[in-house]
Amino acid sequence: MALWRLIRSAPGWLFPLAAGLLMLFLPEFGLSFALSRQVQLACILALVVSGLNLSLGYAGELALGQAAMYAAGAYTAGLMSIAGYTDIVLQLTVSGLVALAVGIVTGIPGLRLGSWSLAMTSFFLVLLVPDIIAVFGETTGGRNGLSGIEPATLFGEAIDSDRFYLVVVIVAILWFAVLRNLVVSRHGIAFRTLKQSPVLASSVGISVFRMKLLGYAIGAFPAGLAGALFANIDMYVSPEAFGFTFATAVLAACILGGATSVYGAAVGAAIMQLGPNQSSEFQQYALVFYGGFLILGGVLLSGGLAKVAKQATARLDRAAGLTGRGTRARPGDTDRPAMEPMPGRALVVDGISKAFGGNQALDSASLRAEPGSITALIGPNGSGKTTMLNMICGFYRPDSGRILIGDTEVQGKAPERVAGCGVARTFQTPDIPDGVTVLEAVASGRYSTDRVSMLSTVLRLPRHHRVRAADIAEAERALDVVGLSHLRDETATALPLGMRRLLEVARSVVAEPRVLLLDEVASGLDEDEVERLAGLIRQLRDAGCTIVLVEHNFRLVLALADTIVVLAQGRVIAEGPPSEIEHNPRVLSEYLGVVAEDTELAGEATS
Ligand SMILES: Nc1ncnc2c1ncn2[C@@H]1O[C@H](COP(=O)(O)OP(=O)(O)OP(=O)(O)O)[C@@H](O)[C@H]1O
Repeated sequence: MALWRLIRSAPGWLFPLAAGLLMLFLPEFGLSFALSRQVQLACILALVVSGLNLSLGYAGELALGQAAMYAAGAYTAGLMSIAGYTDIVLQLTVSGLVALAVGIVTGIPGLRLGSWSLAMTSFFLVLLVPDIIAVFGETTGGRNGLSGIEPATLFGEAIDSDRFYLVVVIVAILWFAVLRNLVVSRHGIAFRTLKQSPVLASSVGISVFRMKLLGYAIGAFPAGLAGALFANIDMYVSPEAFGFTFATAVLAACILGGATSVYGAAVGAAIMQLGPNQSSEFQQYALVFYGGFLILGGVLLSGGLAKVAKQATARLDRAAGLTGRGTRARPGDTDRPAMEPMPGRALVVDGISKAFGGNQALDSASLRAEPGSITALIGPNGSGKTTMLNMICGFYRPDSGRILIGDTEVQGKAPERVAGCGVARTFQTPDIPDGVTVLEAVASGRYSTDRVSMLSTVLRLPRHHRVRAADIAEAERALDVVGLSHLRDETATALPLGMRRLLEVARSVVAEPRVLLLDEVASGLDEDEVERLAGLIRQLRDAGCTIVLVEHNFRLVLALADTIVVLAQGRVIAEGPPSEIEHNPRVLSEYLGVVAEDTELAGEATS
C-alpha cells in the first residue's frame, strides 16, 4: 500500500508520458519492420479515436464523421506531396486545418437541426467519402487510389522509415498532451457540463451550439493529422481505407477504451490495431465483429476499460486510506466565513404570459425582486413557478410581457446571455456533471467570467494560469461558505442530496451573480440541512444579492422571505410581506387548501 500511495502522489500525466517515451525508444530494443508499422498504425488510429472521445465522450455528441476528416487529411497531404510540398510539418498543419474546416462545415447544419441530426449527417458523410473521392477522380485517382506520393521531408531532408516512426509517435504524444490539457481545464469541464445537460450548460453561460461545434471540430483536427501521417507511411492512399468499416473500428475502439477518457482512446486503438486488425482473415469479417462488439461492448462494458481502471484505482485508494473523508457538511452557521459584498440588481417581471398549447402556464404575471432582499415565489403544483424561473433565465420566450435585470431587457435573449447579465440558478433536481470533483463542479459556475481561449488553455499560457488560479480561489471560497471545503476532491455526483444542493448554491454564487434563483432548494433536506441552508441564504441576502426563492416549505418561506408572491393557475393572486400572506384567506384556501371557517389559522386570517 505504501507503493500505491507513492504512485498516487505522482502527477497523473507522468505515467502516460513515460509510456509515450517508452514507445519512442522501442526501436532501440530491436523493433521489427512489421511491428513498427503496427505501432504507427495504432498511433494513427488513436489520434482518430481521440477526436471521437472528445465529441462523444466529453461533449456528448454522437458524430461518426472522423473517417471523413481522416480521408480529408490523407488526401490533402498526398496531394501536397505530389505538388512538391513534402515538408511533414507543413503537411500536418494544412491537413489538420482542412479536417477542422470539414468538421465546421459539416457540423453546422447537423447541430443547427439538433437532436440526432449530427449523428445522421456525419454517418452519411462517411458513406459518401468513396463517392466524393470518385467524383474528383482526376485529382484524387478515384477508386484506383492516389499514388506518386513522395517521401516526407523535414527541414529539406528526406525522412526514412525509421525516423518516420519517431515522427508518428511524437505527433501522437504531443496531441495527447494537448487533449489532456484541454479536458482537465475549465473548457473540459464545460464539455462535461454540456454532456450532462444543455440546460445546465447555458445556465452557467456556455453557448450550447458553439461548444458542441467546438467539440466536433476540434475532434476533427487529430483525424486530419492522422490522415497526413497515414498518407506518408504507404505513400499511397485508397478510398477503401476510409469507409464504413474504418468508421465502425473507430467507434469500437472508442467504446472499448472508454469514451470519457483521454488515454482510453490510445488503449482502445492499441488493442484494436495490435489485436484483430492484424489478421487478413479478420478484415474479411471485420464489420460483423465490430457490429457484435458494439452491441455487447455498449451493454457490458459501459465506460470501457477506462472505467474498469478507475474502479480499480478507487478500490486501491480506499484500501490505502486515501478517500473517505466523510460526507457531512462542516460545522454550523456561526463558523461560516463572512461573505464578500455581492451587489444585486433589481429583477422586474412585468406582465408575462406563456401558453404551452392550450395550457396557459402564466397569465400576465408580474414580480419585483430588490437587491438585498429575498422574494419567495409560492403556489400549488403546476401554478407556473418553474415556468417563471425558466423565462427569467431565457429557456422559454414569453408570449408577452417584459423581464428586466436592472435596466437591461432580457426577455427573448439566449440563456447563456441572460447568465452573462448576472442571473444564476439552482435546479429542482440538482444537476451536476459526471466525473468531476466538487471543486471542479463549483468552479464551472465561473465559465462566463474571466474568459480564456482554448488556445491559451492547451498551450498553458499565462492567462490560463491566472484564470485557473482565480477559478480555484473563488471555488474554494464558495465551498468554505457552504461548508463543503473538506470534500473538494470528492466526486461531486457521489455526494448525498443535501450536499449536492449546497454544492449547487456554491456553483451559482461563485460567479458573483446579480440575481440568484433558487428552485425548491430545500426539498429533500433534513432539518439540520434546512437550517444551514437558511443561514446561507440570509448571508447571501445580507451580501446584497437579489434572491428569488421558489419553495414548498411554507415555514421556511415565512422565516426567510422579505416579500412573498403567490401564484395560482399562472396568475399572481397575492403579494406582500410574510405577516400579510400567512393570513391571506385566498392564499390559505388556494395554496394551503385551508377552508376559512374550519381552522384557527383561517380564523385569524379572516378576523
Ligand atoms: N415544457 C412544457 N411543455 C408543456 N407544458 C409545460 C411545460 N412546462 C410547464 N408546463 C405546464 O405549465 C404549467 C406550470 O408548470 P410549472 O412547472 O411551471 O409549475 P410549478 O408551479 O413549478 O409546479 P411544481 O411546484 O410542481 O414544480 C403546468 O401545467 C405544466 O404542466
